[in-house]
Amino acid sequence: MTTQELVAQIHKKQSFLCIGLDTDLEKIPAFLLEEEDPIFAFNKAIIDATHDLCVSYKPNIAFYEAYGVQGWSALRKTIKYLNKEYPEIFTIADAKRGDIGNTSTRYAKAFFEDLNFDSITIAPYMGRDSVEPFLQFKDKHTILLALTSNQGAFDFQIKKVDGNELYKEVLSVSTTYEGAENLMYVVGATKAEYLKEIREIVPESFLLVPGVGAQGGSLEDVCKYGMTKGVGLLINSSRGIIYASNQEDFASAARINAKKLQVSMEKELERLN
Ligand SMILES: O=c1ccn([C@@H]2O[C@H](COP(=O)(O)O)[C@@H](O)[C@H]2O)c(=O)[nH]1
Repeated sequence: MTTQELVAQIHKKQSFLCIGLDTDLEKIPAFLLEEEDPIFAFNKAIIDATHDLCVSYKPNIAFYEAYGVQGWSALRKTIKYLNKEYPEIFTIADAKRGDIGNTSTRYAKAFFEDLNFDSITIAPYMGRDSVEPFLQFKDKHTILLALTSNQGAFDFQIKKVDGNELYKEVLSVSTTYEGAENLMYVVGATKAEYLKEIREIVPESFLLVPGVGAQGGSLEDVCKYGMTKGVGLLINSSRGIIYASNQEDFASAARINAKKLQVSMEKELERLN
């Protein structure tokens, strides 16, 4: 999917919501455990109930790998279902990969070609040759961890290197990578106050912003400092939506929470007019 197609979907749906599919067998409704594939059954119900309120889904790969072959099979079914039934949806593999070049190429093939995700999250720590293999795929997007939502972000990411915070180095150096037009960045909603400076380095880039909902980040603050004329934001909520209820009404409860975020996003988008 091209960035232009993503932006068109955002305006059409009046939403820049990304729903995280962090599907945990210990949290989904107990009655679903009787299904042949409970993970896929849960994902399908959530997707069918919310697809018109969001522009993106983000399965976090850890939640699938944790269940071995069965988990990977559920992931494959989920992405195939999204691509077939809702091809307008921007899909994100939250995999946080990155390795020496030839290994990164294999990761890129796994997620972009075999699974056909539109994008993948990548850790920048190993540098240029670990990221550039992902950037060579046409209309696929590489979402580099810049300033993450967790407390541990303060261990390294804001430390100064050559007088500049490490996350700023990640942002500015990565813009020189071959294929940099395919880059997006992760910035945590809990770090909204950093967005003004981030926008000085990457004024137009799309940011994937997790941390609204369960982690307490503010949608309004993120929009105030991070929104661009081209929107430039995908705001993720996982637990706050998918675990709104663990009863029979889990999908409609998820819809209610997704709708609340979509309505707030519609208001934010009005400011662009
Ligand atoms: O900085 C980051 C990067 C990734 N994540 C991931 O996003 C979701 C957030 O889930 P919530 O339930 O909405 O808190 C989850 O998959 C994280 O691994 C992040 O939170 N922060």
